[in-house]
Amino acid sequence: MTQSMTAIGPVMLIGAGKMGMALAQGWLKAGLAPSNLVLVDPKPSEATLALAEDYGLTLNAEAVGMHPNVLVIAVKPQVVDPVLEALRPVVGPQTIVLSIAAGIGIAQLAQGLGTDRIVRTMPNTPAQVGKGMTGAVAGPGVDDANRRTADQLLTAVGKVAWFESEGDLDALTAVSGSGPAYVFHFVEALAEAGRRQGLTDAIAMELARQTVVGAAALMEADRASARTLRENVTSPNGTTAAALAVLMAEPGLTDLLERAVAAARQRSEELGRG
Ligand SMILES: NC(=O)C1=CN([C@@H]2O[C@H](COP(=O)(O)OP(=O)(O)OC[C@H]3O[C@@H](n4cnc5c(N)ncnc54)[C@H](O)[C@@H]3O)[C@@H](O)[C@H]2O)C=CC1
Ligand SMILES: O=C(O)[C@@H]1CCC=N1
Repeated sequence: MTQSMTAIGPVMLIGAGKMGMALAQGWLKAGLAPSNLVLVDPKPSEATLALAEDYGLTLNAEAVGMHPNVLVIAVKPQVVDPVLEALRPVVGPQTIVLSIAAGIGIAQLAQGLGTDRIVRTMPNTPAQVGKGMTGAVAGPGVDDANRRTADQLLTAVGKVAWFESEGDLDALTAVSGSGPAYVFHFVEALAEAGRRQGLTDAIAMELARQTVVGAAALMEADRASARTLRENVTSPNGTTAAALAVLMAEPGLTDLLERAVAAARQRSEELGRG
């Protein structure tokens, strides 16, 4: 992994916020040379300043005139247009653009930056620890070598699924892009349920948190289906069966998630319309 990351060359990250930082940290852990990573953010957080300090990264260098091999667009969708306009001079003939902005289509990115070499992606925050799930669609100007470079960066921080259609990316955004938040909310809800059974705040949160950490690790170690893993916990007529009868009664968790995911997809499509 280390060798292939060094071959990528200069990467310029525009927007070192929560997701930009997750990627930057993931890439550095995966072996991207700190000298090959430039961060651009007008309002760097404490965490961004600390990362730049720890690794000796270039932060807010005069961007114009630099032609990075990879230009990563990681600002909020609402500010993408002026950012693209300002970045036009930064794009060189070899520059591959990798955007993570939710809902922003390849055509809009290409028009703003004046290049067709665009890869639209949707990662998620577990990328920070190398366990990301990213969806990607390559624009018309992306050749095989560009695609391999994008794939290298994305696989350095987790799994990658390539799609032909940008519509699939809106669906993926709603499932895995936003998905970690659903899981964290599940932990909050399970802890609250524990508190309502009389457990202290600290213990309830510890139990809920470690249950999700443990279940995720088990799912990773054991390739059995989620259904089989669920059934392994569920003794006939036991406690789990009693709880699942509540969660799976219609309308149950599946229906709730269907509505949540549909709302997220709709929002992703709206963000693309500006
Ligand atoms: N947070 C997440 O889980 C995920 C976010 N995304 C996408 O990543 C993008 C960033 O989202 P977050 O990191 O959550 O937001 P954020 O608000 O944490 O980060 C955005 C960063 O952009 C910076 N910024 C604003 N104007 C800028 C400019 N002109 N030049 C450079 N930097 C500028 C801000 O100072 C901020 O640090 C969004 O487009 C979002 O759709 C994609 C996948 C997952
Ligand atoms: O909430 C958002 O819009 C971004 C995209 C996926 C996760 N966070």
